[in-house]
Amino acid sequence: MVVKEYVTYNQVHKLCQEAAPRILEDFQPQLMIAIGGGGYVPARILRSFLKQPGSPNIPIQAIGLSLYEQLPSTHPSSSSTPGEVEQPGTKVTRTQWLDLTSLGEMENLVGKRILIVDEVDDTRTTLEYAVKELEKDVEIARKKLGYEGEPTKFSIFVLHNKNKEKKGRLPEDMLDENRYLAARTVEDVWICYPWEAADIDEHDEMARKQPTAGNI
Ligand SMILES: O=P(O)(O)OC[C@H]1O[C@H](OP(=O)(O)OP(=O)(O)O)[C@H](O)[C@@H]1O
Repeated sequence: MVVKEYVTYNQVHKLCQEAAPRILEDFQPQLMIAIGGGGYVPARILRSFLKQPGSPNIPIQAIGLSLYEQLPSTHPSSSSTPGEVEQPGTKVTRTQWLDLTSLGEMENLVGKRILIVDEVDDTRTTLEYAVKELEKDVEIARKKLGYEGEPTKFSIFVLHNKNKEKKGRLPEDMLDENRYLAARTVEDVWICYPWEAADIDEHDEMARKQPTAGNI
């Protein structure tokens, strides 16, 4: 049986708050790239905690990557119901990407410290894809611009990292330089995030009742 852990909005907020000082100190991000949909809410919360007096907000760019797509059902009894555990997909689909044709937009990435934000690092397939593809595109932009200054540095923030064998790999230098931060490392449980809830009161109630009380 799959163990479900319910996480509340309050908890997501606190995980971002708790991680912010370390992100500021270690990564000093100039830009965030949120991996949608799960990375959007954490990125927005984090932005407020990363805001420094006298400096503007850190911009958030969005990319959409999807791994756990539910195939359209052919059988009525197997149709998707809210809260149903989805089956992991095997391939990453881009649903949204940076505008590579806009040199201005790409110029904003070249030579910057960029924080990639997602809610969960499960098999790591999505993060591997995101880092590889972003590095590739930034390198193309760097060449186009003839930029030879500071290298672009990607770091990662996730709310939860699942302690399991990973299918995806992150660059060695990223791990060596500790440019990866998970607010929590958890067992291989199914995490129910509040934005997926059909009934948020019921969701919060489930979180309250579980032994971890939404504190994973
Ligand atoms: O580590 P992995 O095994 O790659 O899984 C993690 C990814 O899976 C989920 O995305 P999903 O495809 O469900 O899309 P969503 O964020 O829009 O729900 C989640 O938001 C991560 O991006």
